[in-house]
Amino acid sequence: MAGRRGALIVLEGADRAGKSTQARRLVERLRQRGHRADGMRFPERTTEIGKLISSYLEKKSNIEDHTVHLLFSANRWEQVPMMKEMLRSGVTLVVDRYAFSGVAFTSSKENFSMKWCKQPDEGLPKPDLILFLNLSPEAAAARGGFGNEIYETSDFQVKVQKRYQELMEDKSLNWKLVDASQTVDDVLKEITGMSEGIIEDVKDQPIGKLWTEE
Ligand SMILES: Nc1ncnc2c1ncn2[C@@H]1O[C@H](COP(=O)(O)OP(=O)(O)OP(=O)(O)O)[C@@H](O)[C@H]1O
Ligand SMILES: Cc1cn([C@H]2C[C@H](O)[C@@H](COP(=O)(O)O)O2)c(=O)[nH]c1=O
Repeated sequence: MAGRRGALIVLEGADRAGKSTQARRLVERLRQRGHRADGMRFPERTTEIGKLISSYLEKKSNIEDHTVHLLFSANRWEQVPMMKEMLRSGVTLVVDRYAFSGVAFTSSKENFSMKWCKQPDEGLPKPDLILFLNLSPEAAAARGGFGNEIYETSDFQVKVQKRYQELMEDKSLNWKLVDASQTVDDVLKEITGMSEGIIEDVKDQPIGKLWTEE
């Protein structure tokens, strides 16, 4: 019989909700508790595609809206072989943003349907757990650093939040809503419990495919 696989855990939410803080701390906590765990983030800005995306986000270059959406997706696909290898070898992956960011952000632009936005990410490894860090746009704007990158305006973040609400209606995915206005330690405690539960639940299951009929 094949060995146990790791879980794919994704953190999502609007900008400044605390995803990176929690992703880092969740990996540390899981390791302290004896799990094999590693972190990833999207966009992965170090690859050639990631550098183009980063330059766009930092407002240093202008990329056409459809094109940048497809670049974000390609930036995920280029990591898929490594993700599958790690999951199959028993490592739990904690991922800071995934395809849901792609859909929520691009579909907040004029003339982009959610259906179109999902298509390039169909078939990606399906997350076992999606932790949605829920924070109001006002509270997010009050946190450090807001306003430096292209999507960091309150008006746009309000639209993004609405798109996430629509995405969370998909009951074929395991969304968990987390109150991100709690202290860093309280959020961590809550998501560690959920993560340990899912690691146990999926250890003998195959890796699923996102947004496909299975
Ligand atoms: N629970 C919390 N309470 C108060 N401040 C927090 C909390 N979590 C994170 N912060 C602070 O909020 C800011 C944004 O945190 P972080 O970078 O983790 O968010 P993020 O969701 O990854 O943001 P982005 O998507 O914009 O990169 C940081 O200054 C961080 O220290
Ligand atoms: C994965 C992904 C991200 N985005 C947006 C969301 C954020 O505004 C930035 C990334 O910022 P971070 O500080 O590195 O989290 O990019 C997007 O529009 N599409 C995507 O697929």
